[in-house]
Amino acid sequence: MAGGEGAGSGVPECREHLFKVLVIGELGVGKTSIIKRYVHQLFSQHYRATIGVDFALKVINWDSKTLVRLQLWDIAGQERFGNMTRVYYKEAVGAFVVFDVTRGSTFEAVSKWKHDLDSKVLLPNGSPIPAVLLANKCDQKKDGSQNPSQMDQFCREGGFVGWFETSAKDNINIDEAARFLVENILANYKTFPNDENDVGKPKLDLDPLKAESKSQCC
Ligand SMILES: Nc1nc2c(ncn2[C@@H]2O[C@H](COP(=O)(O)OP(=O)(O)OP(=O)(O)O)[C@@H](O)[C@H]2O)c(=O)[nH]1
Ligand SMILES: [Mg+2]
Repeated sequence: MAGGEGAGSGVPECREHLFKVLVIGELGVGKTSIIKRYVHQLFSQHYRATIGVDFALKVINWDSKTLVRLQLWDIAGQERFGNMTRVYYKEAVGAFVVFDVTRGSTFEAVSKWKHDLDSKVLLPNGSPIPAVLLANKCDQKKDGSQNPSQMDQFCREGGFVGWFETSAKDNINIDEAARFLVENILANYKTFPNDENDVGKPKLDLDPLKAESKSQCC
């Protein structure tokens, strides 16, 4: 599967990854809107709460030899107290934890979501899956942006690999945040290059997604 020329064929080998990524956070913070913006370049002011879980797939031509399929799991905010998160989180290799910059209570809940995540899913080596914090609806923030040093410290202490101010409405930083998360996931992938611990091959059997990781990319 490694890059380079295929044995004797003269055809460059491509690498294809399927990564399951969770999008979690309180009700109404903009999880569905972020995914819709990222995958479909759409935004709607209308709020319709997600029930249970929803799915979306984003295909990224990472580089000339690498195709990344991001399977985005949009977990309803109301699931925080539900028992289903254990099932939903299974075999995820990365996460976005989202809060709404205009509602302080959603930031306060971030740590609970992160603890819930870390208690239910881990990488093959037992460390937490990379999680990126998203301060969403930054287009609405009236009294300036997040304090960067405070946010950096919060991320260090809370075990986040990084944070971004985002707006699904104005399409701010969503591609950048996704790219950053994928970089972190790929870094873990390099740590587990053998098949047994290959985080790039989640053993998913999802209907209706039925996403597969086949080697026929680019
Ligand atoms: N101004 C602004 N509004 C946003 C943004 N993102 C989402 N919204 C609005 O916030 C509301 C909730 O957005 P959703 O994406 O449905 O929130 P959610 O996190 O999926 O909510 P649940 O499914 O209930 O957990 C909707 O009215 C969106 O239009 C943003 O970046 N800026
Ligand atoms: Mg939703």
